[in-house]
Amino acid sequence: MTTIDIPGDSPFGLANLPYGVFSTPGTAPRVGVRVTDWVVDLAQALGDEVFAAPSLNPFMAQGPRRWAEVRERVTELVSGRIPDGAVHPVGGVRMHLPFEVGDFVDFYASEHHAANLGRLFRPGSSPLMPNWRHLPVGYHGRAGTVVVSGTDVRRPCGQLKPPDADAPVFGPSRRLDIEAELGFVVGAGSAPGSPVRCDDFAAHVFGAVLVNDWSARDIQSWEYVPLGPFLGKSFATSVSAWVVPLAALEAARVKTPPQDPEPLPYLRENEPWGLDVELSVRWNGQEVSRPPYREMYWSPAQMLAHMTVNGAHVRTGDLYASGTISGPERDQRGAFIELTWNGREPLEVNGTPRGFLEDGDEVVITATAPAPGGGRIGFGEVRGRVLPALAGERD
Ligand SMILES: O=C(O)/C=C/C(=O)CC(=O)CC(=O)O
Ligand SMILES: [Ca+2]
Ligand SMILES: [Mg+2]
Repeated sequence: MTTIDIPGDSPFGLANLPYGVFSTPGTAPRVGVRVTDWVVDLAQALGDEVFAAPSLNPFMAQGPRRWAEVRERVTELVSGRIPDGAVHPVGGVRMHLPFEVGDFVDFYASEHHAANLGRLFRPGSSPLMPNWRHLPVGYHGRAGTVVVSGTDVRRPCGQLKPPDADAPVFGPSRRLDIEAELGFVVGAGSAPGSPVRCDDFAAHVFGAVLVNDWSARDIQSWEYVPLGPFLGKSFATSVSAWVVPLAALEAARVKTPPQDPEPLPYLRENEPWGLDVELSVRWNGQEVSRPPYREMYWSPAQMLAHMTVNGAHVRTGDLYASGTISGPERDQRGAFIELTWNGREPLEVNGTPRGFLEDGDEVVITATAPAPGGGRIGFGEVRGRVLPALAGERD
């Protein structure tokens, strides 16, 4: 039997207990919970087959009562004596995509980001579209290209049209960017045809992950009219390996900034679901931004209500992301296109002026949130390195 020493100020202490899918050399992926710098094998420690699955989906499908029950059992388990062999150092395991991604939706819920992108993509027109304060704007992304933190991302190729050129050319993106976001993972699905109310958010959403929605701005700016993002964003979306349960975010709940005009009734929430999560973006090791989630105009409960208001149901494993998180300050912007104003105002990264991502660059996004009774919980990280475009496609 083993005991884990859990300091009160650990970002992975009893207030957090995030779930992930891990394997050790020669064994199959299974569900674990992270406690300080250890991973506890839940299939082995709790003797429950649902945790022997290579994804969180079977457990998430069991619903909120069961999530609460397991959280209590896990709290008892990791506070006491744990069977040897069920405890692995976090540095000695391989992490896998924690859930099988159903549908993937990406929102656009930061007013500061939406206004900045409006200025950059549509100079001369109003920064926000007329619908923006009335509904959480979003689009359906590509679930199959969601990858776990640590997966390399290949520079995409596609049609690029410089603003002054008459016709597009084909080649590797020269404006490869990141988007720092939070993602919400649906655990319990909803019934076809019946919208989810804002106040039922916690009955459906299991937890949150960090998201890097890699974006090729030159592909995007040429292709997006009028149907929205397509190949400029579908090549890869990275998520963190640990899913922070919604129950661990209780102390992070805040009201969203004031919403004016007042949203339609189906978008009104009685319980606040804004979240005081602080992100950090590192580019080749240097922190370049600290995006504040509490500045997001629309809450994740409003996003879920909007996404289902037409009767479209959600299913276990569906992922919806907040959209890029940008605050009002320059060093709070969650994408390089904003931080460098489309490359025109380069950032000093380790002494070199940089606009967009170069081959070999690595981006790491981390985040913390307040824990009940003080201290902070951690989200772990979402990390990715840029690989060069495929040789045959290079110009
Ligand atoms: O304003 C546009 O045309 C495009 C905006 C984006 O690229 C943002 C997007 O994908 C959603 C988000 O992450 O906020
Ligand atoms: Ca995005
Ligand atoms: Mg993407």
